[in-house]
Amino acid sequence: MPQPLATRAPAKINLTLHVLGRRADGYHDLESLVVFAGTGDDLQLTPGSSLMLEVSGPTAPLAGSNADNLVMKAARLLAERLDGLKVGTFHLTKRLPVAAGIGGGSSDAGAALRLLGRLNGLPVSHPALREAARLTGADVPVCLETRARMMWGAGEELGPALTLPRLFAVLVNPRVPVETPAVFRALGLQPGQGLAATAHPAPDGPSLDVLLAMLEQTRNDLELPALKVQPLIGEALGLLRETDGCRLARMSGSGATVFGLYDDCEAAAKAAQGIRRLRPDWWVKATSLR
Ligand SMILES: C[C@@](CO)(OP(=O)(O)O)[C@H](O)COP(=O)(O)OP(=O)(O)OC[C@H]1O[C@@H](n2ccc(N)nc2=O)[C@H](O)[C@@H]1O
Ligand SMILES: Nc1ncnc2c1ncn2[C@@H]1O[C@H](COP(=O)(O)OP(=O)(O)O)[C@@H](O)[C@H]1O
Repeated sequence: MPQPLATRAPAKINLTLHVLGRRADGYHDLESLVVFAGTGDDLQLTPGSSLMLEVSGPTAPLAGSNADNLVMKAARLLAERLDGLKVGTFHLTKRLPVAAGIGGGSSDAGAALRLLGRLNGLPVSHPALREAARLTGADVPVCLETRARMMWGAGEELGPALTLPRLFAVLVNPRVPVETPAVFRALGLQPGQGLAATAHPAPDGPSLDVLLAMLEQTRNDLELPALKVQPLIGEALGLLRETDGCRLARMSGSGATVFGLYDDCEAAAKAAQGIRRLRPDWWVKATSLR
């Protein structure tokens, strides 16, 4: 029996998300500082003659059919580009909330491409991996390598990997799915129309205080439209802001997951405990980001 290859598919967090404009193709040009969490899904690949997927874990029932899973989409797109690609059976352990603004499906797809790359001796910089990532979804290229970086366009332009201080965070999701297209629709931009976005510098090697000061000058432009689509996001942000030591509370991606940032892991753990007590049915995770 061949040994499985394994990798983590961490949650993606948009520390900033500026919408620069709506393009003629319906997508929106973004500017976003993306980081990755300690918490995530897990993906294994057991080499074999055909491409298959098994999904288990607490949020598996929410992730849709196996045929439509982004793991399979990414793998099929790669196989179409490389004759004789070695494949196998993926096993996805799904823990992240689905349709949650933390790119669970995109991170799973990025993980699938990493594992296929490893099995076939291809680096993540290989053009076929990059192309398969881009065609799988806007957030997949940034999830190919789970390093902090700036992302532009609809996710196809990436900056170099950034060194950031380890951030102690609490992620809160009210366990209500929020569909990304609905939030972009609620933003209501016409083709060619943009928002007055202040381009922000790529922070490389800042202290926590410098990074937080920079984050305070930035926004998530999808927060207001997402609040219209799902008002529980406002409640989640309010709960985070009331916790002791919360330095910044903001939504990630198109929501509904919101994050709070703290000085240390004790403050984050205590905040998570308090929110869990108030909302026992919500998904609440103390984690680190980098
Ligand atoms: C908003 C972001 C920010 O990181 O995160 P999530 O909320 O999904 O986590 C991403 O851009 C989401 O990326 P992803 O979820 O891969 O999007 P896709 O499946 O490619 O696109 C879904 C739909 O969202 C809209 N869309 C997506 C990305 C973008 N830059 N502009 C858009 O207008 C389009 O209506 C598109 O049809
Ligand atoms: N591996 C996967 N995990 C989660 N959702 C998936 C996956 N593959 C496909 N999907 C579909 O993708 C949609 C977006 O899910 P997800 O990636 O969790 O969103 P978000 O980027 O907003 O967190 C869901 O509606 C789901 O049906």
